[in-house]
Formats: sequence, structure tokens, C-alpha cells
Amino acid sequence: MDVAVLGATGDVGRQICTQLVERRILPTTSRLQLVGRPGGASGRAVHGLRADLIDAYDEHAPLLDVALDPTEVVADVVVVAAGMTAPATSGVPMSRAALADKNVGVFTAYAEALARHGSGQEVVVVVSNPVELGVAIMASALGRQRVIGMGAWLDTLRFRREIAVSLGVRRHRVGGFVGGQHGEDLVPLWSTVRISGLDVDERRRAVDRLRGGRSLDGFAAEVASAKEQLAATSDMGQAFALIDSWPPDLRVVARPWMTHQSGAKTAAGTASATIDLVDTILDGRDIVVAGQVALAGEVLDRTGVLGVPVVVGQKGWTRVLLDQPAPDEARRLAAVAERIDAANAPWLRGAA
Ligand SMILES: NC(=O)c1ccc[n+]([C@@H]2O[C@H](COP(=O)([O-])OP(=O)(O)OC[C@H]3O[C@@H](n4cnc5c(N)ncnc54)[C@H](O)[C@@H]3O)[C@@H](O)[C@H]2O)c1
Repeated sequence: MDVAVLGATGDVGRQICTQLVERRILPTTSRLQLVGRPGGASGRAVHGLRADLIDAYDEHAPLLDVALDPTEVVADVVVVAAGMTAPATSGVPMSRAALADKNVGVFTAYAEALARHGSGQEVVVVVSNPVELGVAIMASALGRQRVIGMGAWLDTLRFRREIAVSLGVRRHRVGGFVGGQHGEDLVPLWSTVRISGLDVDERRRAVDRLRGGRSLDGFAAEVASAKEQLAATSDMGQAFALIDSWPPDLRVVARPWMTHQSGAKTAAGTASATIDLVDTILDGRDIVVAGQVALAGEVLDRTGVLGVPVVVGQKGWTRVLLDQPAPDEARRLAAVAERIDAANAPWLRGAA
């Protein structure tokens, strides 16, 4: 199967391409399409990236080609990593609306081109932010089940790792999902957490200990306070040590936020989670992941985009697996869904 990466020469796109090749996710008979923009720096650099990848990995690299126009994108899985990101500098916030304003044109151009020139089968993985807006635009052009935003999967892998660190076990022993909106408005779904080797009572005790008597009703205030404390800490080492002292779900929000503020960005982790999702789609077996998808009433009677656990396979996602969220999860999911809808509305009206 073939993969196309839009925004291949960006920080995230380049990591995705490199990891796809280095980790031998694609056989040598498959094609990896590196997609840039005509003219300008990325249109030139995408040819250079192709040459560099061949230089490094010729023996096991898939077929590498370059596309510079949305109409030329051809693949079974299309990864959307093109578009602007918030500045990776402390004290330079960029609102979701400002980012949406920058990236709505990118989402729309590729959605229209894929709808018109695509195979009608490609699965689209949205990495670019706001990921919920990208999913909404792509899903309305291509059909909702072929489009999945990877922010919730990245948040899920972080959640599992933070829980594993707190319990002193390896990450692969921890299951559980994060839903909601990617970033500060994520929803840690504690009711879905499973820890291999622990029975139900042991798990309940472990989860209660990790949560420390908190519920998600106070989570937004905790996140706001965490950001304030981190913004007031000029020493990066101290900031990350402070994060280490917090509970796992708060660390899931705070650590990547601080990483981005440090100037390092989160390109490697984002790419790794994207590869994981792409590999799962290519694998062909139905596997449960978390992703931002366009709902039609499957959870809390919601329509609109929301991060939830879903079954994915080669045709996209098929089912939502969140029958009974805990009451505090349901309340936060509903509130976050409202915020996503409100944030997306002006752009979706504009696109109609
Ligand atoms: N979902 C996540 O978990 C997550 C994490 C980190 C970053 N991101 C997002 O990924 C996106 C890329 O981030 P980055 O750090 O790589 O940014 P970057 O600025 O380094 O790269 C963006 C790339 O997109 C390209 N691009 C812009 N418009 C294009 C178009 N119309 N066609 C083809 N290419 C185009 C640019 O030339 C550039 O190469 C951002 O939207 C960012 O917010 C998402």
C-alpha cells in the first residue's frame, strides 16, 4: 500500500517520512509520496529530502516520489502534516482561531483535490492543527469514516506512558484512551484504563491512587493553574521537574505544552504516534485506537468532531467503542464537544 505525506519537509512531516522509511513500515514495492508546495522553499526541499532519504536508506526504502500539487496526490493513506504550527516560543501564544485561519485553506485545497481526483478509497490521517477542523473539512468532502485525526492517539500514548511511569511498569502493560479535543481540552478516559496483570479490584485501587480523589470536573482549572506555574518558572529543568510531581493525566497536557514552549517542538513524538496509526491502518486487522472523528450520534448523541476510541482498519474507522463513559467523563466530553463545534462553526459556514 502507498502513503503520501503532505507537508513532507516540515518538522513533523520530515520526521514522519524518515521514521516511515527507517522503521521499514513500507515494503520496497510500496510508494511513499513526498508532497510539498510548488515554488518557494518546500517545493525545492522536497526533492532534496527525497535524495537524502535514498542516500540514507536505499537498500530498504520504498519507491520515493515527489508531488507539488494537490491534484497529484495518490495513495492509500494520506497523512496531512502541511500547514502552520503555533510558534514554539515561550510567551508567544497562538489561538486556535488564528491557527484555523492559517490552515483552513490547506485543509480545503487537499480535501477538494482528493474528492475530485482521488481513488475514493484513501484513508486520511490528520496531524495538522486544529486537528478537529481538519477532520471536519476532510470528512465532509470524503466521507466521515475515511478520516481520522491523530491527536487523540498521541494523547492516548502519552496517557499510557504517564500511567506506566507512575506505576513503575512498561507502557505496553497499560491500556486506556484519551478523547476530547487534542491539547488542553483532552479528556482522559480513566474508565477505559486496563493494566495487564491486575484484576478489577487491584486496578480500581491503582487508578484511585493515581487520581488522588480528583474528578474531571476540576480538570480545566488544574490545567490553567499548571500553565500559570510553568509560565512563571524560567528554568526549563525545574519546569519539567515540577511536571514530574503532578498526577498522570495533568502531565499528559503539561509535558507536551512545556516541550513546545521550550522551542524543541514535539515533532519526534508526534511522528512516532502517526507512524503507529498508519501502521495499524496498513496492517489490515481491525484494532482499537483513539482518534478525532466526525460523529453521527454514536457518543452522547453528538454530531460533530470529537476524539473517541474507534476501531480502525484499511477502510478507515468503523465503530466507536465508548458505551458507558463515567459521569465526569460524559460531562467533560459534552462540554469539550460544544467548544469544538463553536470553534469549527465559522470555518465550516465559510466553506459551505
Ligand atoms: N496533531 C498533533 O499531535 C500535532 C503535533 C505537532 C504538530 N502538529 C501540527 O502539524 C502541522 C505541521 O507542524 P510543523 O511543526 O511540521 O510545521 P512546519 O512549519 O515545520 O512545517 C509545515 C510544512 O507544511 C508545508 N505546507 C504549508 N502549506 C502547504 C501546502 N498547501 N501544501 C503542501 N505543503 C504545505 C510547509 O511548506 C512546511 O513544510 C501544524 O499544523 C502543527 O500544529 C500536530
